[in-house]
Amino acid sequence: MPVPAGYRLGPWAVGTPLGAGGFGSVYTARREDDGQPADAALKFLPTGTQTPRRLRHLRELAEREIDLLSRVRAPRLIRLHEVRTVDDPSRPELDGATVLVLDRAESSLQDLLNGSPRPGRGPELLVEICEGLHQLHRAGWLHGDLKPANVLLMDDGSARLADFNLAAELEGTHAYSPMFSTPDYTPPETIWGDVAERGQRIRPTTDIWAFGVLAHLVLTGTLPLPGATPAARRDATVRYARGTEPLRLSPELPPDWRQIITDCLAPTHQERAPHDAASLLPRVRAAAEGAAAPRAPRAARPLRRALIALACAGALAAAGLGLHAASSKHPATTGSSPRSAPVALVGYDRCLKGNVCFFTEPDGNGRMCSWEGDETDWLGGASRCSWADQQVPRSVFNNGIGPEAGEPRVSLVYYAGEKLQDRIDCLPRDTRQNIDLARSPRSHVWTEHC
Ligand SMILES: Nc1ncnc2c1ncn2[C@@H]1O[C@H](COP(=O)(O)OP(=O)(O)OP(=O)(O)O)[C@@H](O)[C@H]1O
Repeated sequence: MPVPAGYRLGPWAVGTPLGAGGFGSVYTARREDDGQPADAALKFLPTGTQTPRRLRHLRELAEREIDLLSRVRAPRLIRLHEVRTVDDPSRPELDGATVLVLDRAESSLQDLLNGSPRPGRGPELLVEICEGLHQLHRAGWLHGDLKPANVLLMDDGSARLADFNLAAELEGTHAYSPMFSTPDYTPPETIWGDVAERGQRIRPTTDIWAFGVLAHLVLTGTLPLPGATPAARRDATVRYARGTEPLRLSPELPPDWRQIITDCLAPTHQERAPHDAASLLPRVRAAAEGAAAPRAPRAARPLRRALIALACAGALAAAGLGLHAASSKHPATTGSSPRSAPVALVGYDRCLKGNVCFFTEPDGNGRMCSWEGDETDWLGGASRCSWADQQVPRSVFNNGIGPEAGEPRVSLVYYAGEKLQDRIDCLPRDTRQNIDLARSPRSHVWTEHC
């Protein structure tokens, strides 16, 4: 969103660009009225210039950030001073934009990593980031998009968390975040997450996973799950979540940091849950000081892995099968401090490679149930569809893999009754279509030909 230098917004005169992300553009600004001169950063969110559908999304993202920053003030969170709306019909590209007037930072952790993959102050910064996370979680909010570009460095070098477009307020154990995520920082259960009508369900452990990825990157210059591309890294996450590949953290990590990162990257929410920001903070502080870290809280008794694998990774698994195998040698991402932007997980795109997905709304919208394998009882079988007894699917996507990945069964037959009774239809591979059914299917099977 280009804003010309010198552009006036109330008392603020826009200066030079500071950065841009998936949603907003940020500029330096100086207060030029009779009051005290001051510097700030103006974050422009284009809430006036998009199609109605995009507008609704952008407004929601802007409201999340404003809501959080107006209600939660904490030392390790960037501070919001005021919110303005551009009222300037002579500049249609800017008219209607929402502008957040924020404390101005010097740079971001991403900038620091770009210059030096392992910043000397890494451990100290991780303490401050963990403090920020603790302050946020204690206030009842989740960040939802923790990554180096969203950690700002102030002029005294200290870190503050920023960019709360995907932040969400906890409601009990969950919060609802828009359907965006930054793949390298997304835990397995969120990639494969339960999508409710109000968005993606996330929990504090979502941020804890992201903190583990970020800590590994800051301390070693590499991402913890190897792969040269985001797709290969997602493949590695899938194999790790399935339990078919161990977590191979960089051998450079000192033991206390290794344990902290291992706990943050526990493959399931249940195993990660004991390691909340409050319990991590003293351990991170001790590790940063080089002292023996306090003992980790006892891990939740691992739930039966097979069940978790089904719920969490079973459907994820196929994502990997269609993707090229990642090298298992660790430093595949050396030198990369990739600038990752959130990717919208919407519509049919939510259906992972290798799965068949049914949706409660047309065009791949609404709630989704997906399977990698056959299921002879959607309501009572090993991998159930939680909504099939109340809702009828309105669209379907056969995103199966094929012979090139060793799978001859590429078409999907689905049935009105359990145990493959009353055939409804057969879908060739790569078919995505709206469907009009009187009641929900109850079973399906993969087959070689329709
Ligand atoms: N208060 C600030 N002071 C200085 N620079 C900032 C400030 N806020 C943001 N920036 C810079 O602008 C970039 C984009 O800002 P931000 O991440 O808030 O935008 P976004 O569109 O929401 O990004 P994303 O794609 O990560 O969601 C940041 O990575 C940072 O470099």
